Amino acid sequence: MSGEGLYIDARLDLGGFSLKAETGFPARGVSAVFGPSGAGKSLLLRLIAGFETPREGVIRFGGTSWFDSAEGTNLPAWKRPVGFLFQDGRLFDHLDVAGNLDFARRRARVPGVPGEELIDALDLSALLTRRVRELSGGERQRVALARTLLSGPELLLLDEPLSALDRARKREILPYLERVVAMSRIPAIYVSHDPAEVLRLSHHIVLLEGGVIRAAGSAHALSGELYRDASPGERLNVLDGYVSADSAGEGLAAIDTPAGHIVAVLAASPPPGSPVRLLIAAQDIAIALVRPAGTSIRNILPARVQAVTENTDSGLATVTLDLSGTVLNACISQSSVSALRLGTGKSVFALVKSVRVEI
Ligand SMILES: Nc1ncnc2c1ncn2[C@@H]1O[C@H](COP(=O)(O)OP(=O)(O)OP(=O)(O)O)[C@@H](O)[C@H]1O
Repeated sequence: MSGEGLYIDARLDLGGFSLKAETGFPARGVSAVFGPSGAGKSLLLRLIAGFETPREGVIRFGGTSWFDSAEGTNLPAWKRPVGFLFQDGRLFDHLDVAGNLDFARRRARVPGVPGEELIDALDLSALLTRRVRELSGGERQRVALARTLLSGPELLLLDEPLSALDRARKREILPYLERVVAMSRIPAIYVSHDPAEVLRLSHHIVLLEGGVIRAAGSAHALSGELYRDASPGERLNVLDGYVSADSAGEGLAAIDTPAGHIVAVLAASPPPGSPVRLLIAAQDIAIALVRPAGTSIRNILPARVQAVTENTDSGLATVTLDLSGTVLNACISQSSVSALRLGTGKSVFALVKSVRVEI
């Protein structure tokens, strides 16, 4: 990890707060830093960017030391090839959109993502002559993202770039963000305290709490952890798969996942082999002892009960299911657990009522 992606093992004391971070981030894709307010997420990004200096430790990227207290190395922020996207975008209000983009292009040490591609991918052509103060919040963040990428970064640091937007605007801008991050092939570290956003965007997750890294791993492995404060039914299961070569019919896609073949509604039809992420809420998985017939549910998968955890306050139970080695959590009532006599090792069918597809 330390030779390729970003590796950090650093301590920082600021006011009464102490951050102790030892973790790695892969050299590809989006990693998320997730944690409650005040956990130290922004400080972690600021350490990586060089806006804060650790008391001691090392920060290495692609095998190059950015900070090493033992060696006395401390690369200044402006020399680190980092693109930082802030919550408020921080555009120049006195320039129009084109002026903001030109500024970044001129200051780039190495050419960033080609401007025309970015303008296309972020739908900016109609905005180029607009003044920054005439833009909506979502438009500002699209311009800010383009500006960050034009500056030629090797690592993107995104500090809750969507937090100022309402849910509808977020939903609108997320696909842009996904598209340009994938297009640029620049690894990104994304700070958020929204579990759905994290599961949608990232493959690697770092959980930060009280200035300490509590866990790090794949989105699949940590999805349950992101929902510790949510009701059991709201928790999302993550399944990564590929669009299958089999046709599933009009408006539907067949997706091969490690848990089995899943059919989902998909407006766009990506070519076979395209990676997709499926998000399935625990309350959208029902359980049957025999394979039901004559049902509208398309996804009925054989499974084995791995564990049953009852939540006495809510009357609900989480049933952990093993589907060919992949774990999915279903949330059903405790009375159903009793009626079906569900227990560890029992063979059942998982009835997946609804699947959200993220491409
Ligand atoms: N410059 C500073 N001086 C003193 N304390 C600071 C400073 N910056 C941050 N802190 C403290 O460090 C802690 C972590 O702050 P940080 O901004 O990293 O949290 P966060 O996880 O990003 O939270 P949020 O999700 O609310 O943005 C907080 O208690 C904060 O008050």
